[in-house]
Amino acid sequence: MADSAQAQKLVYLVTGGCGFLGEHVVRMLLQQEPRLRELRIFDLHLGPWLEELKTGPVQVTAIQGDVTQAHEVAAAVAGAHVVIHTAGLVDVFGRASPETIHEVNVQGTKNVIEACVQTGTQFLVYTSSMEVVGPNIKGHPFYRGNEDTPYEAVHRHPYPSSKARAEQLVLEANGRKVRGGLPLVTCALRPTGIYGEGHQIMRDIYYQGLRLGGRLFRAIPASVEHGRVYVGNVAWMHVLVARELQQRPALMGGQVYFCYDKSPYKSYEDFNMEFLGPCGLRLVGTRPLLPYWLLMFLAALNALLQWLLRPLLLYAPLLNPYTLAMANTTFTVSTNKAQRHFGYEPLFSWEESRTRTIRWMQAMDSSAQ
Ligand SMILES: NC(=O)C1=CN([C@@H]2O[C@H](COP(=O)(O)OP(=O)(O)OC[C@H]3O[C@@H](n4cnc5c(N)ncnc54)[C@H](O)[C@@H]3O)[C@@H](O)[C@H]2O)C=CC1
Ligand SMILES: C[C@@H](CO)CCC[C@@H](C)[C@H]1CC[C@H]2[C@@H]3[C@H](O)CC4=CC(=O)CC[C@]4(C)[C@H]3CC[C@]12C
Repeated sequence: MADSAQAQKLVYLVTGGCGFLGEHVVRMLLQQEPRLRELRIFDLHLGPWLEELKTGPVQVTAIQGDVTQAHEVAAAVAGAHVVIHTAGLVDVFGRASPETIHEVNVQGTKNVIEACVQTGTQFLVYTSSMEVVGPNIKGHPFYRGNEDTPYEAVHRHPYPSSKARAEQLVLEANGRKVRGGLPLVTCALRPTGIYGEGHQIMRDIYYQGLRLGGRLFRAIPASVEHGRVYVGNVAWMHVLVARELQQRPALMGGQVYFCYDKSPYKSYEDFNMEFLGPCGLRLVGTRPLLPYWLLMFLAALNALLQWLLRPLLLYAPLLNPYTLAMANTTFTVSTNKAQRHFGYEPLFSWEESRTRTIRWMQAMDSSAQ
């Protein structure tokens, strides 16, 4: 008893802990981090599910706050040993303005870094994105690349630009002296497209398919590979990297790691069908039903409509020139850097990741009926 009380001494803070990924990180920490004494969950919107966590042995502290407010971030960070910064505005559909995306993703990250420095928190893990690398605006393929693969990373869209700038700030902060004189140790994880329980876009595509009579129409050639990674494995990587950063600061500080697992390389649509198929949806066509120029035209039309309708309503469909380019450009990762640096192995096999995601979708389906 005395041993376990002694071992439970660390305070972790997860920003964005009520988001899709954040919730999995929170639950994974509670399951897999025995040294945890207190877990702080900081989010703009707190979920009701947090209540059930408060009855366990770890003190769970829910903090409603905004990363763009430096004083709120500093108050939440004070006394934490480790910060996992997943909060972010994930918007490639034009819902938020570029200024708001920058404010949350870049200024919010600056506030987290400064809070660590001012309050003496030594370890910071940042959830970056594959998008800091690409696909770039020229549509160059990134085929099974790793962290060292040369690639012309050029961004124009506010989301990848903001993630790239925030990642750069986090990596540059590695080695800064925090209050008390110790060096800040930082690193960044770059998930590819995350899937799994709670994935809003998968939910949207599923309901779109239901509205179309159980069918989806192929728009992207099956040969275009899009990197995907299971949310449970991304969460596990966060837990492991946070733990090992404390043991191997010289090796891991200032490093970036792609998030990967054994999910198969497929096109965005074919991959989704791994889950949508067992839920009764069908992907029509072995080739795209519309020529690419027509899809481009429709995507541009959506962008125009969004702009025209903005004073009246928010029109933000899945298809726009940016999302079309994303889905239509090969971007896949093949690396073992996380395994070499901190012993990462996926916690969930592909079969288990698939089963869990299907089970979640089927439960969603029956609760909708
Ligand atoms: N979903 C994906 O496929 C990928 C996501 N990522 C990154 O992972 C992180 C988490 O993304 P998701 O879980 O998918 O998104 P999400 O939207 O489900 O979660 C983000 C969380 O951040 C919170 N948040 C937003 N603005 C905030 C603010 N001003 N102050 C405090 N909290 C705020 C939201 O309330 C939400 O709970 C993000 O940083 C994102 O850029 C990276 C690669 C892929
Ligand atoms: C053209 C449509 C025909 O079916 C399909 C449109 C799909 C898009 C909505 C998605 C294709 C690729 C996705 C992005 C990708 O997985 C990488 C991402 C990383 C992030 O950090 C955030 C999410 C996202 C931008 C993801 C968003 C949805 C797509 C653009």
